[in-house]
Amino acid sequence: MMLEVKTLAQVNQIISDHFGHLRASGENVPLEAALGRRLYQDLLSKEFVPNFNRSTVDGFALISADAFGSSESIPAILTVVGKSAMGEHSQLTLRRGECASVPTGGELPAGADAMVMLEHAEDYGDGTIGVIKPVAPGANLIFKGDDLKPGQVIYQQGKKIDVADVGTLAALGFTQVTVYRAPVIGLISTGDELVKPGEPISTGQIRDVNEPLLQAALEKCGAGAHAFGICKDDKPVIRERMLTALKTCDGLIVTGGTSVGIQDALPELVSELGTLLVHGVAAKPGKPTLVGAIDEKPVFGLPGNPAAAFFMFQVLVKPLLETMMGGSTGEVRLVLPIARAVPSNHGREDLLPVKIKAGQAHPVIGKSGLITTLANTDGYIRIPRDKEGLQKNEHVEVNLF
Ligand SMILES: Nc1nc2c(c(=O)[nH]1)N[C@H]1C(S)=C(S)[C@@H](COP(=O)(O)OP(=O)(O)OC[C@H]3O[C@@H](n4cnc5c(N)ncnc54)[C@H](O)[C@@H]3O)O[C@H]1N2
Ligand code: MOO
Repeated sequence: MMLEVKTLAQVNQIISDHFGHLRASGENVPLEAALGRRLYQDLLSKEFVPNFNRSTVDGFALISADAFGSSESIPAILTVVGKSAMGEHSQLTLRRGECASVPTGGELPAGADAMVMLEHAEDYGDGTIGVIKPVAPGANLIFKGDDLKPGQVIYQQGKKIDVADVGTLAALGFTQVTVYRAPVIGLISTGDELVKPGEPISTGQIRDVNEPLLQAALEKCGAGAHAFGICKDDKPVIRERMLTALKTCDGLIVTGGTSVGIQDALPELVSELGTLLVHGVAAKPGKPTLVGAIDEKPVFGLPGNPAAAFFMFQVLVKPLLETMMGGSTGEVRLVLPIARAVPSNHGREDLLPVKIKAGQAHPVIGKSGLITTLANTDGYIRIPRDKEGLQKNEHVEVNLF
């Protein structure tokens, strides 16, 4: 069987055409568990913020018209009729010629429309003060609802909750929020040579890297992982395991067995159980990757090589998961000069891990089977298939892992 190779852009399009409509359902989570989750719906303010007219300075509340034209030589004399205490609702109502002492954060009494700072008032010690500088209406205060009014959109649907947002939501009285449920992706590692990490290993065997690697990658992008363990290269066994996983999971990633060798049962299995949409991508690493649909759920067959599986996860699986969770790809890109020339002229898009050091992207070149290639890297660059490599100091976009 020959691979019918498609470009990464074509594969992304096929994935989007088939699965782009899938959305996870919503669930309520306590604010403490909301970090990194995406909002299921627009979040609206329930109240006025602030919920009272609040002073931003220590000083006196007054009616600004009373201090019009005041100066050091002709202060405006006002009678102090009371004070506002922090955290208490002011019962005062000012009339012309009156003022009240208000601390920073205290409530402005009714009737007042501005604050004059302590520095611009002289206390005569007889219950009156002299204002030595005029104030504009609204000076030194935040009006009720200046920040937010009830019904106003605070965050839009799909917004990813970051650290500062948790603070904002706490300030607004939210103790729980509705977020997209994390789609759960099943993981199956196939290969007769695989051993669970922690178990004794003989010559010819290798530890299963892909399960923990992809589990971490799924968690990092906010999705859930359900590991179904290692499967021998045995078609009926893999078939059973896939069907079991698809009963409870929203999608499936199977690694290994994607190539065209006698052991590589996955393409046939996907065709039998559903539809094989893609088998072969013009990317290095990642060539034998496959994408299929079983019961309308996305199924990815990623190459056994951990680095290839990881890169294909980044460029194909992650964008779909982001869409399912109501967002767009949150990939953070940095534009940096490349530290040395990189050859690339094999007709496949190159995905190259890089280490960022001293403002430069240092390419880390290794065979796709070597997981240590990825150790200590910060992200990856993409070299288009029609580009003949990169010249030293050429600017590249680094996608952070
Ligand atoms: N005749 C051809 N042979 C190969 C082609 C091809 O186009 N024609 N493509 C090569 C490329 S590129 C890759 S990538 C591999 C992918 O093969 P499979 O997806 O079938 O993967 P395996 O053969 O099962 O494994 C490849 C390699 O990775 C190791 N591996 C597998 N699973 C794991 C795991 N869970 N943890 C750690 N390492 C794993 C496995 O031992 C092999 O060394 O096919 C080429 N061949
Ligand atoms: O493309 Mo394979 O994925 O070279 O390792």
